[in-house]
Amino acid sequence: MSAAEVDMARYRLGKALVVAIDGPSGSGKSSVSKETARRLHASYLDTGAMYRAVTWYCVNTGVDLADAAAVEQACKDVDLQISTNPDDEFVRIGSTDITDEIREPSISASVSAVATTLGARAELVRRQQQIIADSGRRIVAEGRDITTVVAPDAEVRLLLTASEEARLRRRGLQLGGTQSDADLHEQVLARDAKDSTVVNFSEAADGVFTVDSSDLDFEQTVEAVLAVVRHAAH
Ligand SMILES: Nc1ncnc2c1ncn2[C@@H]1O[C@H](COP(=O)(O)OP(=O)(O)OP(=O)(O)O)[C@@H](O)[C@H]1O
Ligand SMILES: Nc1ccn([C@H]2C[C@H](O)[C@@H](COP(=O)(O)O)O2)c(=O)n1
Repeated sequence: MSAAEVDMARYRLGKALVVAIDGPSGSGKSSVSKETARRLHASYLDTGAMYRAVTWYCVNTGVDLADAAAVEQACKDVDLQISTNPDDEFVRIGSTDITDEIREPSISASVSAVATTLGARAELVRRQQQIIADSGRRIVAEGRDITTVVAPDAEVRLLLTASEEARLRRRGLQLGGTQSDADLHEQVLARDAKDSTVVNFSEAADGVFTVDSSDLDFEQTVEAVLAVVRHAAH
């Protein structure tokens, strides 16, 4: 067994391991974090899915996304359930499964309204911290403020970046080539610009490692993240 495999085996034996991953849209946070969680036999939390779910709830119950007090109240009221099993992902509002609907471009276009409502963020951060505690602190959690606000005490904190060109290309491929350049720009770069008015996910905070995936393929990126985990979690 290699040293790396011995490390991983130790973590499998129940040691706390919170891996916090932030980064801009299309950098690969969700897909890379999910695979990292599988390899570490840990839970997985997609916090962006929670912002998307609240957006879906507001849109589908007539909550005005421009009304900050109403959005904050919606965050408190919503019966939101999210899976932390990387092999069985779901997002539900009550008994309605919205796993696929929250990925629609219409939700991507509106989600910044929730993400930039500070009262909504406070409630979602509270729920995310509870989910991390409920996991027994063995979880890979990803988003925009995990390394700085949600889990600044995580054993491993990492910023996953990629060039704008790589992120636009990846999102275009992911959406099957159905989006125009202008739509992709709006969904990736313009959304990041809005979201970054309330959280900083373009620079690594003190003690946060950076992995730049611009010139790495998916497998190489997962390996780079696992290398940081091995290094940082010692
Ligand atoms: N290193 C990589 N090389 C090539 N493609 C990648 C790489 N990492 C991720 N991808 C692909 O890029 C697409 C976008 O990745 P993903 O959805 O994980 O990004 P994200 O950072 O979570 O985006 P968002 O924050 O907008 O949800 C996916 O199709 C994913 O498979
Ligand atoms: N911790 C987080 C996670 C997500 N957001 C915002 C930013 C995005 O516009 C939106 C959806 O996230 P995605 O699914 O694209 O990763 O939620 C945030 O502000 N903080």
